[in-house]
Formats: sequence, C-alpha cells, structure tokens
Amino acid sequence: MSPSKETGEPQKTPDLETQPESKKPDFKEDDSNQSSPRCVLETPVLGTGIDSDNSSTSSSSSSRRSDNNSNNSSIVVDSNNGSSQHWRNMFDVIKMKSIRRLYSFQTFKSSDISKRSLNKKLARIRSAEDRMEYEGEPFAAKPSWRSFDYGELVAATDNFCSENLIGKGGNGEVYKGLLSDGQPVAVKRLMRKKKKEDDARTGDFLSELGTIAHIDHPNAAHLLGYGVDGGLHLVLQYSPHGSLATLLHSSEECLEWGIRYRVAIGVAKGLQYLHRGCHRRIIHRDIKASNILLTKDFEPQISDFGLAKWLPEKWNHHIVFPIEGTFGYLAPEYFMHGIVDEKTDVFAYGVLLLELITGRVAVDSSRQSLVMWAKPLLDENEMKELVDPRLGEDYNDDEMKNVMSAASMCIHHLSTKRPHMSGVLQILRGENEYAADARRGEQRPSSAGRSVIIDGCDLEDYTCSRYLNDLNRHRELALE
Ligand SMILES: Nc1ncnc2c1ncn2[C@@H]1O[C@H](COP(=O)(O)OP(=O)(O)OP(=O)(O)O)[C@@H](O)[C@H]1O
Repeated sequence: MSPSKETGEPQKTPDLETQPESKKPDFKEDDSNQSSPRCVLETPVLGTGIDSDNSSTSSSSSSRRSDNNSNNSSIVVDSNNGSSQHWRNMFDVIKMKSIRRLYSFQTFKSSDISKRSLNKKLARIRSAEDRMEYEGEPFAAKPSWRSFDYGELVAATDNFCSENLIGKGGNGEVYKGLLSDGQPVAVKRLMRKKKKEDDARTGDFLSELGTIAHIDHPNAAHLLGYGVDGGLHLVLQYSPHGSLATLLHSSEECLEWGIRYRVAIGVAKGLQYLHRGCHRRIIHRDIKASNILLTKDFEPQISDFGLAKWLPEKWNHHIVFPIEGTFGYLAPEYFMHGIVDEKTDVFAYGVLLLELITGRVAVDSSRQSLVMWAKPLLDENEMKELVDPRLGEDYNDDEMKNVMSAASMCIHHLSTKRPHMSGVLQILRGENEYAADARRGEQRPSSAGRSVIIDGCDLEDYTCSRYLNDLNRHRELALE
C-alpha cells in the first residue's frame, strides 16, 4: 500500500460549489433536472404513478398510467404523441422552479398541517420508533431522540446568529449550536417563506424526520431531536468537517486519497444499510457530495433525507413524478421514467466515486456532465487521465483501480447491470472477480451491450450510445 500525501497543484475546476457552505448566498446547484425526450417518446407505455405521500403508488414491474394528479403538475405521457410537447411541458414545470428541488408532490396535503395534526404525526413517528424495539431487532438500543423547546435551540445557537450559520440548502438553514451539556449540534431550521410554500415544507420536514428518526448507522446522520415551536427544526449531531463537497471542491488543500477511499467505503456501507440493513427499505434519492458530512475522524455520514422514500419489500420499484434530485447524479431510468429503486442511489453513488477519483464536480459551470466526460476514459482504463492531478502519485494503485471499477459499474446506463451496494463494497475492497480483472488491466465487460431497460414493462432495447445521446439531449434542453 502506498501511503497518500497531500501534494499536487490545486486544480481550478469550474465548480458549482466554489465557496465554503457557510458563505453561500443561496443555492448554487444546477436546477435543470430535465429529461431526455427521445427515449421516452419512443417508449410504448410510460407510467407516471404519482407519489403523493409515502405510500407510493407504483409497485409492479408493469408500468401504468395514473390519473392521480390532483395535487401536482403531473404529466401523463401519450405514447402515440410523437411531438416533444410532453417534454416542453415538463421543462416549463422545471424552469418555473428557481431551486433544485421541485416541491410539487407533497408528502402531506396542505390542509393537514395544523399544529394539532403536526403533533399527531410526530406522535406517530415516535410510536413507530417505540415499536421498533420489539420488531426485528430486540436487542438494538432504542435511538434516543427527543423534542427540544425553542428556548433551548435559541440558547444553543446564540439566537440563530449569522456567525453560527454553517449551511444553507433548499429546505432551510443549518446552524452550529452548543447544548447546555456541552454537546455540539447542527440545528436545521426550516425556512419560513410564503404560507403556501410553508405547508409544503412542513410536509418535507415531517417526511425527513419520519425517515431519519428510524436510522441508526455510523455512516448516516444521527438525529438528536426536533423542535416545533418557533418554526420547525431538526437537531443533528454536528459534523466538524462539514460536507465532502466543500472539502473536495472548495478547499485550497487537496483531499488526500486515504480519506477519499475511506469516504467511498463509508458511504457504500451507509447505503447498504439504508437499502438492506435498515428495518425498512430506504432510497435516499439525493446522494451527492454536499449531502455527505464528515465526522471529526473523517468518517462519512449520509445526510439530508428530505427526498428519501420508503419502498415496500414486495415492490420492484416505484415511479415518481416530477423528477426530483440533482442534475448530474440522476440515473437514466429515473430522469426518463421516474423509476426509483436502490439502483437510483447506486448510480448517484457512482457519480460520487467519479468526483473522488477526479476531483471534478458532477456538473461543471458549462454544464458538462462528469459521467459523459469520464465514461469513455473508464471504458479505456485511462487511469492517468482520470485521476485528480492534485493527487500526483499519492494514491494507492489497487484502491484506485477498485474505485474506478466500482464507478464504472455503478454508472452503467442499465439499472439491472449496476451492482447492489453489497457488491459495490466487494469491488471496492478488491474481493471479487471484477476488481481482479481491473487489477490485471483487463477490459471490463463492455457497456455497449443491448439489454432491456425495465424488466417487463419497457421492452425497448437501450444501448450505451443512446444513453449518452439522451444525456446530451438532456443537457442541451437544460441550456435552452
Ligand atoms: N450535521 C451537520 N454538521 C455540520 N454541517 C452540517 C450538518 N448538517 C448540514 N450541514 C451543512 O449544511 C448544509 C445544508 O444541509 P442540508 O443538505 O441538510 O440542508 P437542505 O436544506 O436539506 O439542503 P439540500 O438543498 O441539500 O436539500 C450541508 O451541505 C452542510 O454543509
């Protein structure tokens, strides 16, 4: 194992995240979550089962049309309509939003969000938590989270003073705080805007709380509690090193390979837990560098469960509309069909690996996608071209090859060809045949093969080159 050191010229990558999180004026990420027209218009049937709450609508592999579009701007695709009107409509919807997140499907209806029902919902989350002790994991310690009153949060954050502001996202502001017992915390405060938006955000808040409250893993953000007085707040364990995005893309110093590899392994473990180890199957849907926080030991923690979905065991996948997430990390079946399952996260994780390898952002300032840039280089095993020049030679060769190998498989355009996270972990650790092939410098299985994109519902063959075309088209439309 060759040790990693911090060397190399800082690379000035055109960056969407060029400032420390705390100094960001507001959202800087790409908001163009747009889809490829070509592929979908050629798709025989496209189901847009609308997700209006956490009991999702689509379950089987057979895609279906949904009439349930009551509370959002859903678009049902007419497969016979060859025009691009569907896509124009979708882009109009997307462009109306000034931020990355599209809030048009709501977890709770606006009218539901009264103080009383809020308390009821919180009680429900709490009692689900209590039941957890007896179901499945009898010896697991019950996660301890509690309700904070507003005075405690005001005292901890020095009245939410701007010096304690450590991050700003689509959902709110995050403040550093210190509890009376000396424990540092991060307080995420839901932003108050217009009344209408407020209700939607309350739904998002409850949805995030309902998910994160059930998570207990070293590689996932740890919830300490919540506060509902004087606004909605989540109280989380404080991560002193902030987000991976800041460390990797905005810091003067080069993030050493040892930490990058540790992040790759830790995030993979966290995702494996969410997909398989947690008592319910959770799809995060927004894996990206700014949602990975680092503890004082540089252990990565997956954070921001605002878009996360529960997926019932018996369902193959789930179809949501509109498409939410971050451009550059969206799997093709997701941005084209709204299909969500574990492989949605695997794809985004693959993009994250590419960021770790290359030091480049997922989408640069000219909206060039990292996947498009890296795919041919990965196929040709061009390690020198790919590796972040700031690392120089300071990386472990075997680890780098394993990470490249994992990235290559995770960003496969066909979800069925992407490994599950358990397989990814094996590849990263060099425990399976793919990694061995990569070490011997052998060509990985060609990604140009033809295959069925969605089992049973979409018999259209889909090739890698078509995927790249679609991604290109996706990008062009985003720029229009
Ligand atoms: N526990 C924490 N410890 C330290 N910093 C944190 C913590 N939680 C969040 N942050 C900082 O705040 C930023 C925004 O947090 P978060 O992503 O949870 O907010 P959000 O409003 O949900 O944003 P997004 O737009 O990604 O949905 C993070 O990128 C990070 O820099």
